[in-house]
Amino acid sequence: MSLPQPPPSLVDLATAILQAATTLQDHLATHHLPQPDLSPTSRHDYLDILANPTATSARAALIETTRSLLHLAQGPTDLLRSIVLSDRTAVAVLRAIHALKIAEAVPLHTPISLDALATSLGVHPIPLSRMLRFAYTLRIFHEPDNMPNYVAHTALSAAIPGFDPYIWLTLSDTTQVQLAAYTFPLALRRWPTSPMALTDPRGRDWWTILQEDDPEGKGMDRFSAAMTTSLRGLHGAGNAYLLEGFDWAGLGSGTVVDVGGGSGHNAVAVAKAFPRLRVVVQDLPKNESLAVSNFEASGLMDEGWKGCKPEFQAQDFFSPQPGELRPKVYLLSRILHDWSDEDALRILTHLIPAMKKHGTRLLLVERVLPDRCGDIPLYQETQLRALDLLMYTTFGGGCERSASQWEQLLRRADAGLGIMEIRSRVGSELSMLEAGFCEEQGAVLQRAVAATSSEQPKL
Ligand SMILES: C[S@@+](CC[C@H](N)C(=O)[O-])C[C@H]1O[C@@H](n2cnc3c(N)ncnc32)[C@H](O)[C@@H]1O
Repeated sequence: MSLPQPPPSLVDLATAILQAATTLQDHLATHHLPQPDLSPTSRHDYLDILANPTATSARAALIETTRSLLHLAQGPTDLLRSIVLSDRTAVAVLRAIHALKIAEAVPLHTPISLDALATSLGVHPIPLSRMLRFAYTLRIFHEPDNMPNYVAHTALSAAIPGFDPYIWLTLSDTTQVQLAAYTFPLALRRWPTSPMALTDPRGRDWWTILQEDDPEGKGMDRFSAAMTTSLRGLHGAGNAYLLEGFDWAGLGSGTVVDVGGGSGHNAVAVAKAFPRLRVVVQDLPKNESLAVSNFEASGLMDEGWKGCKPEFQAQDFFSPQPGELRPKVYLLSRILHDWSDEDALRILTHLIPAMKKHGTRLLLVERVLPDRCGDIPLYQETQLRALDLLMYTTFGGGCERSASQWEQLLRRADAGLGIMEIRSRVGSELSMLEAGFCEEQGAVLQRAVAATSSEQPKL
């Protein structure tokens, strides 16, 4: 019988940190990849190690163990103080830096005086200086040596403009995401699925608020840009995770319907890589111009393009699907997580007739929550759970789901519908869930799901 292990000590954790840091640093050196530093031209991400499981795991261990060490070194009281004081202030200051476009106003390579910066922004220099002094403690900008009252970029501040659309989505007034998060206590008492009405006196859903409240009427375009930014941060430019995660070539010249395809970035990637496929983006009419301009910008509408041209079809996914499409695949990328189980079932209901008739596969690009605590590093789970709560507070009751919850949702949509495979790339937050009406393969996956799940499903 094995004895319970004592919890890791400070030195155990520091030793593990050293090991993980050495593995990661050696990998970067061996592959002639840049080492991280705090300068504005330093790496902004680790996308260049995604393909290497050893380096990716070492980085995950480094982050996880460092968090554990910090936890022990700070102790509960200091940690709570950080959360309510400095972490909260950090969000407020980042929001102000974003709203005032401070990162764009500071030259990338040359320090700027505080006075010149304040003048260019049209703000008062003294509170600006106080706010930046707080930001410096987070390594967002810094005061260069021997240059008092000058501001210069760091790696973190230099990364802000590239991340702008996602900061807008999560922190701006228009989107109400921040506001919604503060409704938790009341929401938990009153709303099992959707507290959105708490923040909006007119009871509008988030998509309506997004479009109606944007001062320039470009909420949807901004949202689509935020989606692209968040994906790029996870996977880099291009949609390799999507192209490699499914046998698109096996569909021959069939039709792929990208349900809620938004700006069409997934459709463009698939159509370019597999020119024989007919790719149809379905979304609300307000997305048409954005999707079509992306089709045009990608060159797929040019005379010289010999493959199929992608198409846009205005289609509400809560309405029956047009019968003439006869799709081989319904692609739903980051759609169902926006919706409660009941709404997700309504969406699925409209796909099932064609799936039964034409053997259409359902391809979900979604996050898969761990069924058990500890299945993935806690820092990764923190991100996923934050998104899950964002779905609850913002998207009218949406939620991230675990593998067993996905399986149950599909079974509720139709007893014969099941997940056939879940493919995840190392280091990726998103998985590809392939589903269909194939009993035999469905049974295979049910076993796989059962093997990783001990949690009671919520349905
Ligand atoms: C989270 S985005 C995902 C976009 C895209 N599939 C992706 O992965 O980037 C959700 C999409 O659902 C669309 N949508 C929302 N309600 C819809 C409805 N009732 N019918 C069709 N599309 C809808 C939105 O316009 C948006 O493009």
